[in-house]
Amino acid sequence: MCAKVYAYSESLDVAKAVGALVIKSQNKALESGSTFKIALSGGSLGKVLQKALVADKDLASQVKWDKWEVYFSDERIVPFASEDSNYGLFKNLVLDTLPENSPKPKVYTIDEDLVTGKGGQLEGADASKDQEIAARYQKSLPSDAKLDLILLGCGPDGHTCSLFPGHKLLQERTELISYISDSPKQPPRRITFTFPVLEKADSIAFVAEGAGKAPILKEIFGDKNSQLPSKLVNDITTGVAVSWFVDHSAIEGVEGISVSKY
Ligand SMILES: O=C(O)[C@H](O)[C@@H](O)[C@H](O)[C@H](O)COP(=O)(O)O
Repeated sequence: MCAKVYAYSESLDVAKAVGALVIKSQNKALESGSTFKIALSGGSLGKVLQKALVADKDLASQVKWDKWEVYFSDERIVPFASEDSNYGLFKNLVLDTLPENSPKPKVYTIDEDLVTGKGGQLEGADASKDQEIAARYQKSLPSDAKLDLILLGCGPDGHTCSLFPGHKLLQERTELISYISDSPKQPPRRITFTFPVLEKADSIAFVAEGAGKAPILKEIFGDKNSQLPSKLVNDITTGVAVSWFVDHSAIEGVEGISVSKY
């Protein structure tokens, strides 16, 4: 299946389109089930979600937060108060900005007690602990590991989740959640969805903005032999609907795409 690309000149319009996708996906999930299972990433996605699901009153009024189950497609092994925490980002930018009387989603985080030691201090690298953090997070996934929607970013190196170019985790087929101790991007200790989870999702959407993304998007969309993690997500053949929400500067000079509006 070919990835769809939705492009806009303004960042606000990118956010609104992502919001519209989220609502559509939520409503589809709630037609056949009682919950909407969504996975989030870190990076600039937090601000996009804030603009779409909190600040935009029309979209915000359609969010059924009490039906949401929120997961993280990757998480850094840091305390929640750290600026590197993807949960912390979502909490600060979205959860804490919801009106007081708003229902709240159920959010599945890593076990912070395993991250920090006495006094809440971050403990040193400990692979057995990181494995335990990943294993516990895996247990919190839905029993069929099927997410309705996974929202992803794409790093300037083409990484997505905490799946980095050339890393052995790209080949992981047994674990649904793996730990990584040698992330080339700081911080080094993380957990991440693996391809088996991505392949089961109903829908995956990337959000990529800014001229800094153009070189890597040229490779992802222009080089059919590219093995970049984000390109491998585009190539998933299990029937997942993959889409990209971008601004015009991110796709400047990118060939081989047909652009539309969501
Ligand atoms: O841990 C990470 O590296 C981030 O969570 C990562 O997956 C992010 O989504 C991309 O790096 C894109 O980040 P931006 O959207 O900020 O460019």
